[in-house]
Amino acid sequence: MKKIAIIGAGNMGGAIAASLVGADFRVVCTAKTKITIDRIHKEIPGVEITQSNVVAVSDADIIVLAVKPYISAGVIEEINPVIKPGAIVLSVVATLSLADLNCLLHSSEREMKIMRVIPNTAIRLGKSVTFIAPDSNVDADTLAVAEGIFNRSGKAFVIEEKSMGACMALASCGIAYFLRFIRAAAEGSVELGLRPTFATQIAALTAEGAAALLADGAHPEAEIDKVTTPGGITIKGLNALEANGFTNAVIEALRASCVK
Ligand SMILES: NC(=O)C1=CN([C@@H]2O[C@H](COP(=O)(O)OP(=O)(O)OC[C@H]3O[C@@H](n4cnc5c(N)ncnc54)[C@H](O)[C@@H]3O)[C@@H](O)[C@H]2O)C=CC1
Ligand SMILES: O=C(O)[C@@H]1CCC=N1
Repeated sequence: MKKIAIIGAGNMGGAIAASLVGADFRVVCTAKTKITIDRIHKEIPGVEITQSNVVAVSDADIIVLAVKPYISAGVIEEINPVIKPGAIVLSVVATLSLADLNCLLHSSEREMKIMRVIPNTAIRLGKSVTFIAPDSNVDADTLAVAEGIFNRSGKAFVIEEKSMGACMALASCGIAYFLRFIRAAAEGSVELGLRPTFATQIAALTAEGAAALLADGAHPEAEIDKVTTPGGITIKGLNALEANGFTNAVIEALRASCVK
């Protein structure tokens, strides 16, 4: 059975570990505090735990690096000597490029299969959109292993690294944008007299319905036309949104979040 070491079993790493319950892997998780370690052990059946990154990575076939960006270089330095030749390294760290990873891992000295993997927080519910950008030496079978892992917690897309900034803005940061829209819609509804919890629930269900209308590949504007009665009330709201810069604000948000 292949051993997968999850270094930093927090929000992302913990969700990845949970998605692997029942899969054909031996899963070993690390975290900084004993409290997190004990919680993982309690909440995720079958997962092994240790506070030692070195112990977790020794003999691991797959290493998932899921610590915060500002400690990632130090953690890589710590685990690098025990990464076995040929291991698959999946980095969830948003800020590290493949070039950074190759440099930090000294990959020229030992064969390694490195991929950047960027999920979003819906991974906790098995509804992540996850992007995988493989390094140039990653073969189809190895890529399929990564796809298999991340298709367990949502939908995985293989992309070129040059698209990662845009994809991460759209789907990882995008979770926050969509939630902010839902909150804004709820606030408007509260002003119109609805209760906050009811308004939030209805806004979320409406967002779900809108997304479902696009499932067959429909164009958003075609579905918008079906709602928008000539001389009716929807067009008044849409025009008010645009008068206040809605489309432009969303485009600017994506530009701001996109790491080049
Ligand atoms: N939050 C998001 O939407 C996304 C986050 N990411 C990336 O995921 C990574 C992890 O983020 P989160 O899961 O949100 O952070 P988190 O803080 O929830 O998890 C990090 C974990 O690392 C552990 N840790 C701290 N120091 C450690 C050490 N020296 N050795 C081993 N473990 C250690 C902590 O105990 C914690 O459990 C980050 O690099 C971030 O860039 C990527 C895509 C989206
Ligand atoms: O805000 C961030 O930097 C991370 C990366 C993508 C989502 N959260």
